[in-house]
Amino acid sequence: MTRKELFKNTLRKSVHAWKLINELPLSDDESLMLRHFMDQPGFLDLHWRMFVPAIKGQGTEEQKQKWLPLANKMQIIGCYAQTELGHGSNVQGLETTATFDPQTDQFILHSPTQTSSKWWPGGLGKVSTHAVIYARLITDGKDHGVHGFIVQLRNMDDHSPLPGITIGDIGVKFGNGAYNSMDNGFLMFDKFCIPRDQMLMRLSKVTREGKYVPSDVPRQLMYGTMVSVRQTIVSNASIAMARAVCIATRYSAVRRQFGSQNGGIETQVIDYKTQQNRLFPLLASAYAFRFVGEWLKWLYTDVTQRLEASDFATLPEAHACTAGLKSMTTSATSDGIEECRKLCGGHGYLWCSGLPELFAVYVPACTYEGDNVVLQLQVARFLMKTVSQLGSGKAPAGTTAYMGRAKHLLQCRSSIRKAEDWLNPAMVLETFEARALRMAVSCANNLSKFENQEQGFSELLADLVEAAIAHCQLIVVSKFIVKLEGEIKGKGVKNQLKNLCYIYALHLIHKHLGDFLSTNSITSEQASLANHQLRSLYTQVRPNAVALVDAFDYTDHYLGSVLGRYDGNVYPKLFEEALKDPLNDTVVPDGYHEYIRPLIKQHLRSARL
Ligand SMILES: CC/C=C\C/C=C\C/C=C\C/C=C\C=C\C(=O)SCCNC(=O)CCNC(=O)[C@H](O)C(C)(C)COP(=O)(O)OP(=O)(O)OC[C@H]1O[C@@H](n2cnc3c(N)ncnc32)[C@H](O)[C@@H]1OP(=O)(O)O
Ligand SMILES: Cc1cc2nc3c(=O)[nH]c(=O)nc-3n(C[C@H](O)[C@H](O)[C@H](O)COP(=O)(O)OP(=O)(O)OC[C@H]3O[C@@H](n4cnc5c(N)ncnc54)[C@H](O)[C@@H]3O)c2cc1C
Repeated sequence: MTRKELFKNTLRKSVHAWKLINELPLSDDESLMLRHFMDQPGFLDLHWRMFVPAIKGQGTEEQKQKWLPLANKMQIIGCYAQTELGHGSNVQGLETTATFDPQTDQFILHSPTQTSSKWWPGGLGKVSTHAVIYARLITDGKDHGVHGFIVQLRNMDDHSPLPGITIGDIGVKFGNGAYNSMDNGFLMFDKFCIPRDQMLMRLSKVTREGKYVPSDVPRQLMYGTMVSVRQTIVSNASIAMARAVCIATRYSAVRRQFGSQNGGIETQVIDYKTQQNRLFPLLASAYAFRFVGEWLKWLYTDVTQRLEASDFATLPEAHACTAGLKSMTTSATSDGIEECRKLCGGHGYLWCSGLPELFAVYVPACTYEGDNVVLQLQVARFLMKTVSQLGSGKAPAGTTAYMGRAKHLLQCRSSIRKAEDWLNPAMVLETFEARALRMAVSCANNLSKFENQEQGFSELLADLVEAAIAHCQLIVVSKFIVKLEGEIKGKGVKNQLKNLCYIYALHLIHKHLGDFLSTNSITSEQASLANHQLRSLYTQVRPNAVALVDAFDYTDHYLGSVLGRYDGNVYPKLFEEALKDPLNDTVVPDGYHEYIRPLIKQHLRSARL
């Protein structure tokens, strides 16, 4: 399809999804899932995932009563317009202004520079009638920083942009992926006025007289929508990784290459240890991210309930965990989808394998909702603060509780003596805790050598990111172990998930061996024992690998992959897909007579001469 056809088709699907949601007797969860799964990526996704939550989280009761009924019935369609051409990561650097005019009791929205143009918001370019806009609030000449405003963008009768608004689509994005069905847009204001009551005023407000009343709660609650989406992105990472691994595992069981004895059947590529070494850690990651995503949803729900009671104690932990796990899981999943493509050889590069599309749609997850490095630096900031408070009498809690055992973890030596010891959850956990703590403390010690802490932080950015990743990987390993010790029913299932848990942990030790050795968390002998155990675990998982991906229960339609078909009938279907290609409509291609024939004829003529 052309871009316009793709876009219009997405509108059709989105409206169809909305019709189903309204007609079917669905639970709230089912309708939420339908919205997300039938519309990724599409404007519905962001209306429900960002525009509505922003109003819920930052609007007053009156504002919620006015705007949510319209949004819930989709009588207005909204987007989340924060990022600008010149600033995305640095929210406090946004340039759009909202200047209060006490004469008219209005805010004047303006884009003072080209870099202040809103740029990237999904749904902004062509669909949304409204937006939550983030702009610098200015009253009486004073800049109070970035605040949220609900703004109507288009005429509700003919959908034309309102006077003072220039709006459009930012153009084609990466690959030929479905993200090109999304109208990520640009928007400029030219002294565009909105009523004062359209500033989202739950956190801070402006009185009729133009007095700014700052928030009596942490200003970062304004970032709440991003935190909520980051939490969902972790579970999405598990789904995306599972899709890619399902395709690659099923195809690896179907594909045979080399290894035939005396003209017999060739070897399934899934039996090659290199294929297992690349594939099974990704299979384990799909399960690991699912379990940590379940825990993160609990953490986010818990912090949301606490915030409603003005209890901000776990807000820093929630921010660090959502930021760090979003960053870590999306990076791993993007790399994992690409690895699954390569695991499928040449056929993985075909569009009908489903992997190029999955990669094209998924990889922006490393950037949207926060660039992954920027988010890990938030985790690093949180860890440095925690380390600085060790010994202050304030015991670290939650995911940093292990830091409270710093005295032990800084000097302990791993007691791993044989390969089977790597199947001991306590030993594995202590190894990851020691590595994470020692990396964080090493950063803190190096930071303390700088007089200017900000300068020191800037100098140590790369080390700080690695320490943050180590902390996040510890969280994922620990939540996998907790999951195994808790809710898993059925001995057989539990044994298989145990194998995957240790594959996940031991592959990380192998991948980040430099960390573990340089922090003396393990010895090179213990690392060799871990590798030995890893190979043994691959052998144990191999007979159940296909069953473990079938367990994701994805339909062929959802997978969209000839290689990942449930029936394994790959080769005939590859031909079937190939013959559908328009190039095969004629045996002699368009262009033969204009270009190929003259070339050949000229060659023949010169050959005769
Ligand atoms: C279609 C695909 C289908 C499925 C996939 C699933 C979902 C798709 C969803 C989205 C994709 C489509 C749309 C995408 C939308 C977007 O991208 S929206 C825009 C996202 N933008 C960002 O994430 C910006 C990232 N930057 C920031 O968050 C901030 O600028 C910052 C980096 C955190 C810095 O902020 P600031 O300068 O204000 O703060 P600091 O000075 O660094 O820190 C001050 C203290 O505040 C604490 N803090 C910071 N942020 C938060 C927070 N969110 N919550 C709580 N606390 C916070 C920070 O820890 C400091 O605390 P202190 O150390 O104690 O002082
Ligand atoms: C598909 C897609 C959909 C999006 N949808 C929306 C939307 O609906 N609404 C919306 O508001 N936004 C949206 N965005 C914008 C997105 O949120 C931003 O692109 C994202 O926050 C990254 O910001 P940036 O583009 O400014 O990156 P930059 O910050 O410019 O990143 C560029 C490089 O600089 C590095 N960097 C930046 N700051 C630092 C630092 N302090 N220390 C070290 N390194 C640093 C980064 O790590 C990165 O390597 C979308 C983006 C994409 C790709």
